Amino acid sequence: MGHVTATILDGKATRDEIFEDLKVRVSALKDKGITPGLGTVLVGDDPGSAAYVRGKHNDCAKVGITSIRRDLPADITQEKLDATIDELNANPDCTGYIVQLPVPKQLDENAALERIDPDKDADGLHPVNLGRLVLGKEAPLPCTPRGILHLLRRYEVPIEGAHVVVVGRGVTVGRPIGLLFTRRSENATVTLCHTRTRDLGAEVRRADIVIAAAGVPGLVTADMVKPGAAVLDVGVSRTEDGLRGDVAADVAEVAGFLSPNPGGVGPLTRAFLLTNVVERAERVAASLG
Ligand SMILES: Nc1nc2c(c(=O)[nH]1)N[C@@H](CN(C=O)c1ccc(C(=O)N[C@@H](CCC(=O)O)C(=O)O)cc1)CN2
Repeated sequence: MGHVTATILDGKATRDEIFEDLKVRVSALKDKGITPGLGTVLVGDDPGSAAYVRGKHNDCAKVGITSIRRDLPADITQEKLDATIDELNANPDCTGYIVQLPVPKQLDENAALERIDPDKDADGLHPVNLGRLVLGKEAPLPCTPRGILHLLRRYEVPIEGAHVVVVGRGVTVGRPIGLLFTRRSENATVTLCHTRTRDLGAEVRRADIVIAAAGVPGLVTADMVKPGAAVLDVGVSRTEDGLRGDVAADVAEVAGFLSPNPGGVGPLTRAFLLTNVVERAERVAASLG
């Protein structure tokens, strides 16, 4: 690789700062008799999903949040998945929970997300919460988009008036991130691109901030990046050569800021999942007076 110009956006260091804050807040909740609990529903044995869920529970142990795991076989029926969701909706120890995505093909992912009690939706992906976000009302924010914004602010990357190009239209990143960037508190302008965008290079070249979340290894190359732009590599693909992000290595020679992958946005996805759980526990504590 040639000369690296980019400032590296360090997701692990930023995550550690968030964890320090969460430890204090969880301790204060426990003093009030409330222990936050994170639930996860994992269907099947995909090694990537299993690793993410394991990581989430390791994080819980670090900050003092109770772990509630529901691991289900890959061939489960929708009825069985629904029953697990209903159980977590009713479980008083579970402050918030997630259904790890993707779920096996025989299951209806959207139906599962819709069945989650919106108050316990730790991912911020329930249609009610996404709708609240559209309306500018208070809602748990989707974890990866929240992590992206936090990382940009932490490194003082200008967002106000920036042109943001998002590559990828998935439910966890591409679709919701535009809602956050275009809020009146951010005032960015967003272009949402995807695998059928006619001239991806031309779109990305106009960006001050690039969010690469298509899950296509090396999709964003140096020739597509405006010198000095911030490039956040969010896509993950498991290839024969190991984990690959969406951003080619030579982008570091052109970009002004670069979030690596691994070690960039991923750790913040996990940190904001716990933050969403702690915030719900704090709302419950406040309602109890
Ligand atoms: N219900 C959800 N499912 C999925 C989400 C989500 O936000 N909610 N996002 C992704 C997976 N994901 C969280 O679940 C996730 C992805 C990556 C990381 C992470 O920390 N990555 C590390 C590298 C880890 C590794 O070596 O494998 C990094 O980037 O440094 C955390 C969470 C899809 N599903």
